[in-house]
Amino acid sequence: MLEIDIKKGLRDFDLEVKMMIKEGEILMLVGDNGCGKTSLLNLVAGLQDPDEGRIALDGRPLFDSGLKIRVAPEGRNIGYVFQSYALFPHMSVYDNVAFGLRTRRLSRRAIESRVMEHLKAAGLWDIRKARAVEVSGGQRQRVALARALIIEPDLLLLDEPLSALDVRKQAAMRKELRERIHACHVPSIIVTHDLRDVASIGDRACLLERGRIALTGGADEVMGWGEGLQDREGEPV
Ligand SMILES: Nc1ncnc2c1ncn2[C@@H]1O[C@H](COP(=O)(O)OP(=O)(O)OP(=O)(O)O)[C@@H](O)[C@H]1O
Repeated sequence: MLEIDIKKGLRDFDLEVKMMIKEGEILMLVGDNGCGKTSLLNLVAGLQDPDEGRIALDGRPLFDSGLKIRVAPEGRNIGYVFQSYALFPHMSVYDNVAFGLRTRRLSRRAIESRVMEHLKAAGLWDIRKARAVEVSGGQRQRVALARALIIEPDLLLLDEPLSALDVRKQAAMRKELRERIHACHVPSIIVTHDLRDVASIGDRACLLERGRIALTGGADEVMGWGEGLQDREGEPV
């Protein structure tokens, strides 16, 4: 269970969020450009700190301003798929996926066997020697997901994981993404701008507006949220 109860001053408004995400639950986070979605993921990951509040995973505080606890990002065991994936472009697919394990105390053999298992599960084995910069958008997305999953994370954060894919690939990946994330059985937050992602991947959804949760409900209820889901340019989030 992930518990978030934090406040963070951003440039134009305060991010003030209180939410809980159960083990195995996929929460879809939607909202206008600049409403604070990526900032929230970064706070949970420990890449930024809240001004005050508490973030706890399975009862263990990752951040607690009252108790002055702050677990460093490396100590949080979080799988994070960054917006645009942030792969190491000149490293091979294999080395990108292995990266998260190399900082852990595992034998070379254990690393090799775990990387092989994840590359095969993600359909990346045949392109393991290609550099990340040389592979397609869909393959990059799989590399990013494999890199996040290989550490056996306690929590998953995915920032617009399908946005770099063309529409046909997105449709194919939604089901796979949901299945692979559910198999981890950890709390997950997925940021998206696409309502089709919400209904087909998520269990629950939250609409963030200028740093606050404006609506929350089942992923299948989002289409009924109507007006709240139009951004200032009139594009659906
Ligand atoms: N470290 C920071 N300190 C202060 N303000 C910040 C910081 N990081 C981001 N912001 C501001 O917070 C606001 C929210 O940005 P954020 O990237 O979290 O939004 P977003 O909802 O992810 O947007 P998008 O959908 O465009 O990716 C922006 O106005 C941004 O300028």
